[in-house]
Amino acid sequence: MTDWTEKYRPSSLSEIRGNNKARDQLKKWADTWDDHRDAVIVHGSPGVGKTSAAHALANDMGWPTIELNASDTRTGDVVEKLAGGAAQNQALTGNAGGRQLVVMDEADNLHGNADRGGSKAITEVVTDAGQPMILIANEFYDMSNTLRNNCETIEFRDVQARSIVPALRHICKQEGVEYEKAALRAIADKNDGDLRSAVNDLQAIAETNERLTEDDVTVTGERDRSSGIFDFLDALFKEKDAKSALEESYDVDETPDDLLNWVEDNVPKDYEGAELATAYGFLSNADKWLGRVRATQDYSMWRYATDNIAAGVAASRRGEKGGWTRYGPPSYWQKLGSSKANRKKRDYVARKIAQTEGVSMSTARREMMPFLAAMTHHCKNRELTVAMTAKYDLDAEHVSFVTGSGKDTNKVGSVVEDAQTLREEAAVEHSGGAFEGARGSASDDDRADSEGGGSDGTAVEERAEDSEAEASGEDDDSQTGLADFGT
Ligand SMILES: Nc1ncnc2c1ncn2[C@@H]1O[C@H](COP(=O)(O)OP(=O)(O)OP(=O)(O)O)[C@@H](O)[C@H]1O
Repeated sequence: MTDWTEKYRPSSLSEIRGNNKARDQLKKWADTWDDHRDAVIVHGSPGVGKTSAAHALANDMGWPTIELNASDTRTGDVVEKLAGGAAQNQALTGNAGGRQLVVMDEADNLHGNADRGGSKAITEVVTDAGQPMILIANEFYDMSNTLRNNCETIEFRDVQARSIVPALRHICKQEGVEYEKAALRAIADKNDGDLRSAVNDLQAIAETNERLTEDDVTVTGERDRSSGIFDFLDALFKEKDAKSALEESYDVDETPDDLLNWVEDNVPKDYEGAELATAYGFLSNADKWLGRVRATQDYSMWRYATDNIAAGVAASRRGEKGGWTRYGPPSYWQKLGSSKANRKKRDYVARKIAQTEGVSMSTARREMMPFLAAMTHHCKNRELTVAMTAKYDLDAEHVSFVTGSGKDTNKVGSVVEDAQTLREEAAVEHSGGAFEGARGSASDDDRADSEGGGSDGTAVEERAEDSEAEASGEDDDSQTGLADFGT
């Protein structure tokens, strides 16, 4: 199933909705670029069309694009890419004066990357780019003063509900989806401001309903949807035996994929040690089955996933459980997929883990990240958090992503500092060699699965046992892999 937000990404500025003024400004900026040669900052909330507008503009102008991501771009790379790209572009395409549009995503993440040249160097690159450059940001004021003062600025406003409705109507027509007008209005109201999430909602609802009604929209509302699942989690983790947990799972109105996310995210709140490890093992198996379903579209295998999720997790329980637990929606998974910025952070962390540990991205994401997240929640196990940060070379934003602590908190700041010291010490001890050697080679990337492509069942299977050992052997250094950093 193609993602409708991608399928209906505007290919020309004329298709950008609800931001006419910004759209016209952007076109004017491009048309007059030879006269002013300024970079432009395009800022606004997530899902309002900033990135789409940049690419649509490039399309309209016939300019090839170079994409850069601020959070993983080193200043040197930018310069190199620009120089290389420009030369290549001129030689190969001979397009209008070798013009190409540089699109830098997440430009509000530029600062704070001390080792990456920082905002001063970036400002220089931006002003000397010699090519039209668009910096995309959610938080305008997170960008340095100098940078802001050196660029033109265009604000993309939230897309109002009344502009969302026609966009949804257009998609319904293209997809042959029947709808009640009130249903589209309800989706638009619910997602006021954010066209991307409105399109996501539309797709989710259209997938399960022949004709969209207003009721479908309200029924899928988060609160209604969640009430059944909370009761189920409570029963699953605390009282049900395998068989009745499985039976109860049939009444939960979630797909096995979502159910897995809910269970995976909440199980560390009630389980610990060996029982948690066993539960994770079952969840890995479930993930493997879900991967097979995705690959074969054979939905009869869903039940094997559910067996593992419900019966497996219930059977992993050791000892009495009671009390009241504050379960939450799968923040991990939501957070992981909810915005492009977060997806990038997730993938950065997963890639680092994959490279360092020699596992697939899928395994890193599905098994190791939730585990690390549970262990380092709010940096509570500080030593481990520092070790993780050092080992996987994480920045504050990544640490905050994994631990759930705010990235600007002192806690995260000091973790990152200590990790830096640890890395330096390790580099000295191993004279650089051992440490570098421990990290993945480029070929590890080949094993990494692609975005959204589902999990690699085999890799998950292989790792299932390891992860069990890891979870149960917290103090077994060789298992956690964080040992070389002094945990
Ligand atoms: N103004 C818009 N006009 C038409 N489609 C839009 C608009 N805004 C968002 N969309 C839809 O949402 C998707 C995501 O938009 P886009 O990535 O451009 O948003 P963004 O503002 O760059 O968000 P982020 O800051 O999260 O990257 C697009 O592919 C498109 O389907």
